[in-house]
This record gives sequence, C-alpha cells and structure tokens, in this order.
Amino acid sequence: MHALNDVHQQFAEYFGIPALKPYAYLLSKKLSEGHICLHLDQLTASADDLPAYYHLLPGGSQSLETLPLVGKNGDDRQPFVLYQNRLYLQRYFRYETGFLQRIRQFLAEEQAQLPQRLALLRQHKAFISRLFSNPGNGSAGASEDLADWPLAAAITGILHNFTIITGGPGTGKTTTVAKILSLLYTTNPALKVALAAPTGKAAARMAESLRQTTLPLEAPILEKFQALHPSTIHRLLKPVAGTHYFRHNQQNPLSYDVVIVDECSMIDVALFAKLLDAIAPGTRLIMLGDKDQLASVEAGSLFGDLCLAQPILNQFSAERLALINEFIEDDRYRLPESHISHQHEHPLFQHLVELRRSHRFTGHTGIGSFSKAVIGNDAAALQQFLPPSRDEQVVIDPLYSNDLFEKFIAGYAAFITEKDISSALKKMNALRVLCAVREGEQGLYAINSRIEKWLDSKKLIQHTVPFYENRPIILTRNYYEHGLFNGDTGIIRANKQGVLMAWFEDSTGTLRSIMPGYLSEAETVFAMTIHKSQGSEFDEVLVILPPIANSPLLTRELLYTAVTRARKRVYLQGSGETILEAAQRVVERASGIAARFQPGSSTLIS
Ligand SMILES: Nc1ncnc2c1ncn2[C@@H]1O[C@H](COP(=O)(O)OP(=O)(O)OP(=O)(O)O)[C@@H](O)[C@H]1O
Repeated sequence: MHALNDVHQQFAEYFGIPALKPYAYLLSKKLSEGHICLHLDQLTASADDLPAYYHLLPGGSQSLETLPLVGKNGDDRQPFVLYQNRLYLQRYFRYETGFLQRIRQFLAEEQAQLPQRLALLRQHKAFISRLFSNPGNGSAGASEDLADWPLAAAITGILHNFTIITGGPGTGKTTTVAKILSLLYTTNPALKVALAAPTGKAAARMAESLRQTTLPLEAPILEKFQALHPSTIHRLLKPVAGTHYFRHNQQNPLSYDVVIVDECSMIDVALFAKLLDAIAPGTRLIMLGDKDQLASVEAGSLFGDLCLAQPILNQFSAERLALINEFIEDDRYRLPESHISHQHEHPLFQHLVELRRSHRFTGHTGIGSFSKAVIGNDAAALQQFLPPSRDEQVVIDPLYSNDLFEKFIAGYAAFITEKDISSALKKMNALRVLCAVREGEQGLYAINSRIEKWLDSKKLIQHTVPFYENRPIILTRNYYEHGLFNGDTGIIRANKQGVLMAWFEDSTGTLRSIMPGYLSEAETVFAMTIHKSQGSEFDEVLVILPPIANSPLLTRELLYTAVTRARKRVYLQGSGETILEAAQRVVERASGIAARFQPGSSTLIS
C-alpha cells in the first residue's frame, strides 16, 4: 500500500478501479496544470509523470472504453468522458461542449441578419471610411503588413454576432470597438451595450479608453460613450451568493444588444461557458484579447484555442475581401489578394481578425521588437537586447544589480509622498515590480519584504502594523458586498478622522474607502506576480526572473506578458540564458476546441 501523499493519487485511488487509476492520475495532474483534458494519443509523453506503481492499459487507450465510470458522449452521466481520444472529467467536458454549442448558435443566428447588415454597411460607407481614414503609422514589424486590419475587424464585428479581435498591446483593439459602437449607435441610439473583463482593472481600462475616444463623433454619440459602465464578468452575470451559479444564464440571458469582453485570454473554461450561456445568440458578442498572453490560472486557454483553431488567420472569401476593400480609399492599406481563401468550411472562418500594427510600440527597437522576438522565439533578435545593448526601453540585467533594484523602487516615493489619494493611486500604478514566482529569493514574498525593508530604512513607510500607512494592496478575492473585486489595487491612508482605511477607485474614478479589517484576503503589491499583472499596464516595470535554468514555469507566454505590461520601459533581471530558454518554452494546454471545430467533426454530443 502506498501512502496517499499526493492529491492526484488520492483522486485516482478514490474510484477504486485499478485499470482506470493511471488515467485518473494523469488527468488530475493535467487539470492542475491548466489543461482541460488528457490527450490519449500523447500518453507516451505524459507517462513519465506516472508513479512507477501505475501501469497504462496494455491494449492502448481504446481499452479505456470498456471500463466502468467512463462515458462515451457525456450524456451517460459517468464521472469520466472519453471523446475523440481525449479523456475528460464530466464537468469539464460539459463546459467545453456548452461553450462550443453556444458559439455554433451565435454563428447560426447571425445568418439571417447578414443581408440587412450588409446593406447597413453600404448605407454608411462614407461614415465608415471617414472613421478609418487613418490606419496609423504603427510598427507592423519586419513583414510590414500595411493592410487595414482594424477596418476588417470592424466590418466583421458589424456583420456578425460572434467576433474575435486579437492583437498585441496597443494594436487598436479598443479603438476598433469604439468605431464599431459609433456606427451601431448611429443606427440605433437606444443600443444597449455591456463592457466586461475578467478583472475590474481591465474593464475600467477599456471603458476609460472608450470614454476618452478622440474619434470625430457627434455630441449625442460621445454622450453614449460617456455613459458606458464597465464591469467584471462576475458582476455582469450576477453571482448567486454561496454558489458557483449566476443569476444570468440560458434561462435568464443578459438583456444587451452588444456585449464586449476584453482580456479574454484570462477567462477559464468554467467562466467562459457560463458567460456564453448568459448571452442570447441574437446578441452581438465581441471578444478582445491577445492570443499570445498567458492563459487563465484555472483550467483552459479557450481564447487562445479559438484563435489557433484555424491554421491561418485573417483569411477572407474573395467577396468579403472585396467588400472590405470598398471602404479603403488608399491603395496601400487595402487587403492583398493573398488573404483570399477558398477554404470556407471552418465555422470560425471570417469571424476572427488579428490586428498586427502596434501604435504604442513604434520603430524597430524597444518593447515592441523585444516582445515580438519573444513570441517568435527569435534568439538572434533577443541577443541584441543583452548587455552591452543600449536600448532605451528594454534593459536586461543578468547580474541582479542591487543598484538597479533600489533605483527602481525609489520610484515608489512618488506615491508615498503624494498627499492627494487619487493622485497617489495613479502614481502607485505607474510602476510595478513583477515576479515570475511566489517563493524563493526572487519570488513575490521575498521581493515585497525586501522593498518594505528598504522603504522603511528610508523612512518612507513604517512597517509596524499589517495595514500600515501607504501600504499598496491587491485583493485576492471578490468582495461583492463592497463592490470590490479580485485584482483591484488600493492604498492604505488615514481618513479625515485619522483612521487608517483602504482606498480604492471605482471604474468611474470615484474614491471609496473601507475598513482594512474587512479585507481578509489582500496582499502587498509593491511587487506582484506576472499572472496577476494581466489586464494592467504600467509606465515602467521591473521583471525579476528566478536564476534557475530549465524552470517549467518560465514560458514564452509568461515572459511576453511581463514585458508587454510596460508602456515606456522594462527592466529585466535575469540571465540571457534564462530569457532565451523561456522564449523557447511553449506550453500548449490540452483541449478539444480546435479538433471539435474541424469541418466534419461533430461539436455536439449526441
Ligand atoms: N489608426 C490609428 N492611428 C493612430 N493611432 C491609433 C490608431 N488606432 C489606435 N491608435 C492609438 O493607439 C493606442 C492604442 O490603441 P488601443 O487602446 O485601441 O489599443 P488596444 O489594442 O486596445 O491596446 P491595449 O493593449 O492597451 O488593450 C491609443 O492611444 C490609440 O489612440
């Protein structure tokens, strides 16, 4: 008898079926690593994770079908489901199936609307051409892809009920949404629009950038933009207290005409399934995100999976390409014919557009080039940034210089010495230290405490009580009762009565305070994990990588996400070797999304 000191083993043993145990063990392990299922045709690779006392079935994965507790199509209510050579837990299979079914419903529902929407587009041709008259001078990278992808994305969003717009930082996703909304508001001033994102910060950022639009719009439309209210996905769906359910679901869908969801790469499979469930397929759903970013901490990388479900992005039928080009007056920005595809069978064909020109990172140096080199695993380009590089925006420090660290954290004095709380919050969010891991010398806990000690030594803080004055905090769970959400950042400051309170800004920029004692789950946020930094941006970041070679945690997505949090400058403490290794390491999360979307494959369970 082996000691049950491993949760995956406990899970495997629970079902008491010897032949099932190794599969249950591997599945449990995969789920803990963010996969939705276990790929049975990749078992040889996973078998290394199996303890020596478990043995896979000699007859291969086919023999799994004969085992009790393994259902074949999800309808037989067994704890495990075997489908298209993937083993799922029933719950995850249902989420994945529900997600795919719902997308199919959106795609089916929009068909009847297309002729009318096409007519609407043509009717407003002058307006659209004016909005898109300037595709900008952003950096398209080495390929110099000048095509006006934002216009292609906008036309996609206007024609369809289901649209995905993916792109790196500053590629114009929000601006494109502003343009889509401008047209939709023009044609229907009573349009009901919901803006949501997985974190309050990301939702607020999207709303703020929509409100600050510089598009040449008429006053009534600008007023509509001012009235847009962002919310987290949780708040939009209205959680039922004490359960995992939401008040909005298939029986009680949200009553909006358009739902826009940003930072979709952060949404896990369960929340994605519930979100789609709560949106009636007659609604226009526009999902924004960066397919190259880290996936959710929980299971699933559905946004990335959807983006990768088709082998080539930005392909259109000849007819659609010609339609888009009708709106582009300048020949240089027209979509070239090389983007015509005759393979129209994929259900997501023409529903997904990748924006490729960054308006934030222009030119060929700095954060834009570095992040492209990370995503492209371009070792030669990455090497250019290693010392003695003198790049203005990307500074790599393999020696973990104390001087650099202290100079960076000295920047925190700006918010600490700022009297006005709103301004202090803004200054606090102008820079951030990002850690790849929580434990160890370069981990979150040690770095936060090192920063606190240094600031204490400079008399900038007095770290005598847990909620000391000027402690920056991040919430690690939702506090619905206080309208505060996981990922919200605040600051401890005294109120007029001299009582130390936690201060937060809501999505409209209004300050609110709460007794810190209510916030049982809050962490110090001089430094935060790269995972938690998703959905936020800072002028400057200091990324601290652990000095260990071959860490499975250091992946391309992690490094890319960290670097692209910075708007102006990124400092990276870590060796060149660690950076090159991270750029090489891609973690693909197992799911059935791409396979179940293949033409001819049945998405639906029988
Ligand atoms: N066609 C354009 N020409 C010039 N500037 C543009 C254009 N489109 C967007 N921008 C500017 O580029 C910046 C980034 O645009 P936007 O916020 O829409 O990008 P995003 O992809 O949503 O970025 P984020 O990664 O922050 O979500 C904004 O300042 C915006 O005004």
